[in-house]
Amino acid sequence: MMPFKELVLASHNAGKLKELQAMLGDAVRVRSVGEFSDVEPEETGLSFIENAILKARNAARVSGLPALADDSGLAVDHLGGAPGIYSARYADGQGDAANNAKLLDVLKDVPDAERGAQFVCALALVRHAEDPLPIICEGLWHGRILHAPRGEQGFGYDPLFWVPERDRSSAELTPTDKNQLSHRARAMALLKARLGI
Ligand SMILES: O=c1nc[nH]c2c1ncn2[C@H]1C[C@H](O)[C@@H](COP(=O)(O)OP(=O)(O)OP(=O)(O)O)O1
Ligand SMILES: [Mg+2]
Repeated sequence: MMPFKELVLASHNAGKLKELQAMLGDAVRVRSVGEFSDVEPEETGLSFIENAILKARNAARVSGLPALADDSGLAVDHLGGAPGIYSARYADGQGDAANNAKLLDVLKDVPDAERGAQFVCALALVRHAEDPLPIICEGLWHGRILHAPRGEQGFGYDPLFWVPERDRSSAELTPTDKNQLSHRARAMALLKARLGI
């Protein structure tokens, strides 16, 4: 049973918000933290989990509502898991296009066999800002980094992420398909099971 009627999504990323909303469906009334504050908390954690908790607590504090945060990123095998928790800041805050250009450049001489990568998602749900027992769910999505961008859907690193089970890039998947396969979808399935929704 859903323990509350309303939930704030602790993300300022439009792409993520859309996906999370679609996955939650009408199980709960969803607000976005942007309705309450434009200030993004600094992501000072050393793990996806710590950053997700920190963002969830911040959103619960500014909204007075239970909050769900997503901290996610791309971990590239050849780079020892980088950019990882620093994925959004990979090109020093210049945005998705610059992040993607930097990744392609760093991997330009790396052969296909060594281009394995996974998207990682940690979801954190807190009932209130000081919740001593956040619910944490994780999801991974294995793929490979392309040599050039493909596709227009999605956001972030999607155009560079090859999805072997579909023979397409993540940015070539329909939103419905991505929302059934992705790291975020896997974490959300666990969260829904945990909440009984
Ligand atoms: O499905 C995805 N498809 C493509 N790229 C993705 C995906 N999921 C995460 N990513 C990338 C985007 C960003 O470079 C980083 C997340 O960084 P992250 O700090 O969690 O999110 P964010 O700063 O964009 O928004 P916010 O912190 O307000 O939720 O990983
Ligand atoms: Mg962020």
